[in-house]
Amino acid sequence: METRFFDYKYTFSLECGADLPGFRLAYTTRGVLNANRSNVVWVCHALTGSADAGDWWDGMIGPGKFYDPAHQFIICVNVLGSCYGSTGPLSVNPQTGHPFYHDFPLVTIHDIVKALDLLRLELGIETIQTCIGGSLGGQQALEWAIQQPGVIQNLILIATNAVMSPWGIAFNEAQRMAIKADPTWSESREDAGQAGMKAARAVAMLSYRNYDTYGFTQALDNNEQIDHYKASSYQQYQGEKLANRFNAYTYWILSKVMDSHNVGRNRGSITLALEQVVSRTLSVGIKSDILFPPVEQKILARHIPDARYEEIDSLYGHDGFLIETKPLTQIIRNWMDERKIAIKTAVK
Ligand SMILES: CC(=O)SCCNC(=O)CCNC(=O)[C@H](O)C(C)(C)COP(=O)(O)OP(=O)(O)OC[C@H]1O[C@@H](n2cnc3c(N)ncnc32)[C@H](O)[C@@H]1OP(=O)(O)O
Ligand SMILES: N[C@@H](CCO)C(=O)O
Repeated sequence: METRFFDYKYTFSLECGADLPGFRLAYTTRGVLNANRSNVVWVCHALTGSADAGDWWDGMIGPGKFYDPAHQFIICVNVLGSCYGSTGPLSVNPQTGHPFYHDFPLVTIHDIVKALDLLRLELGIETIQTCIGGSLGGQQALEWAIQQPGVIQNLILIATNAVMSPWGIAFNEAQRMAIKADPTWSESREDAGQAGMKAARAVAMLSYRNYDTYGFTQALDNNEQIDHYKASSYQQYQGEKLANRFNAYTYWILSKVMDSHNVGRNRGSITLALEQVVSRTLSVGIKSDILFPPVEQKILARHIPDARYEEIDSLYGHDGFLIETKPLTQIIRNWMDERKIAIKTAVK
């Protein structure tokens, strides 16, 4: 695995009307690009993911896995606004010499994809054999297929949607309220709002999982218990775990990115936008997902021409897209077999 950087040195105009004076994207590649550059698998990460897809999706990517660097050129890019090497709120604003912090502009999925596409052009990749992503990653993959028709041959959208739902936006707002309630959030320092972000992550977990997940994994210790529940320490732990690798500014920005996702914006309607997709598309829902419920992936399959809908079950709700890699692999394999999609490989 190699980590590389793409530095775009020109003014980058954002949908919100603000400009970024250039940007950096961190990305990883695994495997070798074949001579005609036809073996590209582009993986788009979710809210708190990094460019190291082989790390957070090790059931899907790696030697002997469905996406195998021995055959494919697997690329994943840390999105604009994130904190794993790409330009984000902790980066220094070249115009002020200080970190952006609260002044980082509002970016959108549209902007993130525009940046991804600049990197694609820089790498001389004309077509992407497969673009795959779940949640915020699926939002990017879908937007890309609409923005650049013909670039993505096979599009795999998991636990994602065409427009962020009011329910999803409400969850994100509740999380931002937790950050805002942290008195340190108003300060200009790297760890501002960290306690608030821990609470935000605990709120988010309720949407990434569900009643059954907690019932199964965090059951009461005994009937005599009146405090110190496993479910409570789990919530605390998940907040701490995120705080050790993330910051509140990035959390804020990326939750806003998710809120503003709407492929119908400036395209007439959501249906018209989906009808423009020419990639062969597989849309996968997770039965127990309460944040991006299957109805949203069914809409994708209904309006994207010749798309296929498949469903998996999971104890883990929305997070199932990161965890249920075996059934996911099987669904993708079956779809590819059925559609006679050959896996392009690197020439040895
Ligand atoms: C550099 C980087 O890290 S890059 C970014 C990597 N992360 C991503 O890309 C985001 C995507 N990944 C995720 O969101 C998550 O990792 C998932 C969804 C894949 C898995 O979530 P997890 O938190 O690992 O799983 P789960 O909900 O089962 O929780 C297990 C953890 O909770 C702990 N735990 C479980 N029950 C309790 C409890 N009652 N009290 C306290 N801790 C508990 C476990 O010990 C375990 O700890 P560990 O993660 O330190 O091993
Ligand atoms: N667990 C995922 C959920 C968002 O889809 C993440 O942290 O990115």
